Amino acid sequence: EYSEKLPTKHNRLNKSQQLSTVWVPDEDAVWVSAQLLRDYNPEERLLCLQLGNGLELHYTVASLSDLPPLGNPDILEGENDLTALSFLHEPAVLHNLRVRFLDFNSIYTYCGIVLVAINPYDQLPLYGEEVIDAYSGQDMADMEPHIFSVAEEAYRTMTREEKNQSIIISGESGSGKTVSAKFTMRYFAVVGGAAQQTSVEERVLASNPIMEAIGNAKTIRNDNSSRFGKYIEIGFGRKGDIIGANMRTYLLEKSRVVFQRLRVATVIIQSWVRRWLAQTCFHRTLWAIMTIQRYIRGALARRYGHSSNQLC
Ligand SMILES: Nc1ncnc2c1ncn2[C@@H]1O[C@H](COP(=O)(O)OP(=O)(O)OP(=O)(O)O)[C@@H](O)[C@H]1O
Repeated sequence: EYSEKLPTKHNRLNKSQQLSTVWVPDEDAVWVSAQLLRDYNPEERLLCLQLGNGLELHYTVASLSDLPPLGNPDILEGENDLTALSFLHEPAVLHNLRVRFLDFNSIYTYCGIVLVAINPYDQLPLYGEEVIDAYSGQDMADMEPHIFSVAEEAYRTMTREEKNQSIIISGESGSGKTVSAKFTMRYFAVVGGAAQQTSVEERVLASNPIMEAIGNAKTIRNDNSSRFGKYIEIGFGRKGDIIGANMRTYLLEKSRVVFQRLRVATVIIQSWVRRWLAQTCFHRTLWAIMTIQRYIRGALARRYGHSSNQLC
């Protein structure tokens, strides 16, 4: 539906009439492209547009902020780096990612040094050893966007400058963060390893299923959703081989905790018991002994008919 609404290469206007394209909000498609039928005149404040389906749209522009975002030239369609676009705004970003995903079968796009990834929910032939070999030693700018190019950049900078590097993977639940982190670790294991993976590298990769068995759960958004954020530190030796790794948990968001109330209640009770035992143990014991004494006295008095004081 959306494709039909997109203007087919200036089919409605002849070459001499070609003007800029703009993006207008649409209830179904979020944004649709439209062509300016004539230049916008700030004095008239009237915008005349033609949508891809031939419909003409004329509306009065109340203020400059009402003007729709401008479309990018066709030549920039499907650019592999969003920063190369002439106009960078929401519709431009969404359109470019869409074109790359549908027309170029590419799930990755750069935005400067940031890599934008779209979850394909499909097994793509993008992560084999031959792809790792192709990215190994290459400059990020010379290669098509890929999670391996980010990993390679970090690896090369670390080995060249001998400085720690960080890769931050963020996104909404189910967007593919855990999978991206695993591909990154696999990349390091292959480029940093010898001909075959050493046991340390194997163990680092093998820790993933164990961590997921403990820390993941099924949610409505993701069958294998991480219940906490992970800070994974990978140690490299002088030769660039993996020598160890450790993982710290963080970001225990409220939304990711399943039994929050139960947990809070347990923690409160535990702290009460601990306080009771640690701080007031002596007084409580004394109080318990005196109470027991009082009961015994009462029982004896009832049995033998003496006052409790006499018995005492
Ligand atoms: N690059 C990819 N190729 C193929 N499938 C993918 C890819 N990335 C993600 N997926 C699929 O999407 C699912 C969800 O991905 P993942 O668990 O990495 O999401 P997440 O961002 O870590 O989510 P959460 O924040 O809930 O833990 C995966 O189980 C996998 O099936």
